[in-house]
Amino acid sequence: MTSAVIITAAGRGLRAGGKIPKQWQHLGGKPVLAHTVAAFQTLGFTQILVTIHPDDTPHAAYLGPDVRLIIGGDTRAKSVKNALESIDINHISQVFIHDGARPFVTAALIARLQTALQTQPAAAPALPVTDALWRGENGLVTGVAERTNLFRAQTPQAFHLAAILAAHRIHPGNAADDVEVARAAGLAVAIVAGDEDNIKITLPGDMARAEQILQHRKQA
Ligand SMILES: Nc1ccn([C@@H]2O[C@H](COP(=O)(O)OP(=O)(O)OP(=O)(O)O)[C@@H](O)[C@H]2O)c(=O)n1
Ligand SMILES: C[C@](O)(CO)[C@H](O)COP(=O)(O)O
Repeated sequence: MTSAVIITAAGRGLRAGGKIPKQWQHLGGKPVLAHTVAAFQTLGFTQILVTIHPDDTPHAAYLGPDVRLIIGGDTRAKSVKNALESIDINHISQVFIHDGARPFVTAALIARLQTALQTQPAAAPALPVTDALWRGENGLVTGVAERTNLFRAQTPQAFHLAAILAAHRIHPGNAADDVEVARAAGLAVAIVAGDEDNIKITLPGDMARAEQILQHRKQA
């Protein structure tokens, strides 16, 4: 079975801030996105598509010649759809869709997803919510929320290519992720165990956390 990976990197990283979007900021001497791409190359992926913003093409040299650059859209869902439409469905049967801003994907996580895809059309990693959940307003706790059956979603999210392509083609618009698109089309999505280190750089402090994870991995 041949797999492709779509790495989404066309966002502007507004919450993380900085002079350039977070995926191009340096982590351990090279851009975050270069780590993400290298991780999939190390795992044996040869069909790698990266969605980028038109303003970011000068940065793309960091990614090397073996990735296909796809111009993204103004939402994550549009970026993913642009990439899906460019995959040759006659040669690829599975697709992994991953945030460029998550540089620490592991072989074990990919293996869990591949196992789940043997019996389901879609699979995605998540971590159960273990902390108590509160509602709050104006700095005060105003209530509690039930944590049972709640999960923190991660990527890569993995799909049978024909199924997720069809789901994107009929989806009305914005979606937080591809699991939302898949479920809107009626696809069953298996949950596999996520990884605490598989963080998404989202807020300014996340880059420091990523540097710590990188150092820890180098020492392991
Ligand atoms: N139009 C978009 C928006 C997002 N992404 C990518 O999807 C991933 C997850 O999105 P998020 O963390 O929300 O990134 P941004 O949209 O860049 O962040 P922000 O909302 O803070 O601006 C990122 O790697 C981002 O580059 C994309 O390819 N195309
Ligand atoms: C795709 C995603 O990373 C799954 O956790 C997430 O939905 C990205 O968007 P967010 O706006 O940071 O939730």
